[in-house]
Amino acid sequence: MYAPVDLTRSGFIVSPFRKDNPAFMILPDRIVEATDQTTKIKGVTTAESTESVEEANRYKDLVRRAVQTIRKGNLKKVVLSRPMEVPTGKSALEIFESLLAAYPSAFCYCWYHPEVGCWLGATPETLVHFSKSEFRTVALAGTLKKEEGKTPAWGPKEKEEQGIVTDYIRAALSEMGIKTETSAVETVAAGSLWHLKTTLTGKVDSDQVGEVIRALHPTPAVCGIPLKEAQNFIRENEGYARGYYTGYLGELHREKEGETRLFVNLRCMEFLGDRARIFVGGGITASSDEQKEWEETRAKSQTVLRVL
Ligand SMILES: C=C(O[C@@H]1C=C(C(=O)O)C=C[C@H]1O)C(=O)O
Repeated sequence: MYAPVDLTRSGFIVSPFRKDNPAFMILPDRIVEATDQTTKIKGVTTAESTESVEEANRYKDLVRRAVQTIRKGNLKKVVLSRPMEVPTGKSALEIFESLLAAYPSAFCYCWYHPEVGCWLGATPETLVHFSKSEFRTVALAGTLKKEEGKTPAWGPKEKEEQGIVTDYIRAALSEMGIKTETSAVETVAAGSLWHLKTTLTGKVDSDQVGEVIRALHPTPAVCGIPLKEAQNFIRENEGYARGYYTGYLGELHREKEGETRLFVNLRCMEFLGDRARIFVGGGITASSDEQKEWEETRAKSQTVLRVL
């Protein structure tokens, strides 16, 4: 266990999924604002990765166990994930440039910490944005492969898993006495995927920022419901440590405008020099199909594989 980061400070915060990895702040020496998008798309390919039958079977077996647990007990939803190691001939900076070029509407980042390593990502998911007394958060869940010119055919499984996230966030904030307004459910594109999203907005006092962040992480978009049961299932069954994947990161109390913009750390990788360890997962409910869940993680891996 590590000492928690003081959420009233200003800087770039990186927080892990679980408290057994350190959360830390990166304090800027200088902030440079880019005024135009000069990055050129280079090195973006359609990636193919071969994964072993054993890995597919292992993951499908994990999904099957989660579905069985959900059907017979308290657990309603759990987000399962897996790491994937892939070789790369690019430097971290080259990968970062490709992420920026390929995903202009995602939050793209690259950081290095001497004791933790180097991570990169292009996440489509906001944890929470605060601006003056207003905040905005999202419930993003449910995944389909994007098909140009088509309307997504959302099924009950995706609608249910997204609804669980919305209800959870609304209830967690309401318990703190915070009222929220919830938008209609919409489809959003993220790379080659579609997700379902609702936006929740409300007002908070500036001294509640830390409390709201703590109430929101981890939401059932990356962990599950009930929270404790999902955390236990993940710890006992997932078989690896997520580290910073499904944690959150971003600017906390940006001095100029007092803004905080935090993102859920998804579609990300740990850069290991000649290879990258990428992380992919998805929400499991009582009606999950193991083959579809496996394919969903394959589809999500494309976001990052394309730039390696
Ligand atoms: C866990 C991931 O994504 C999360 C899970 C989703 C799902 O279950 O459909 C969708 C978006 C994210 O909230 C991931 O990308 O690895």
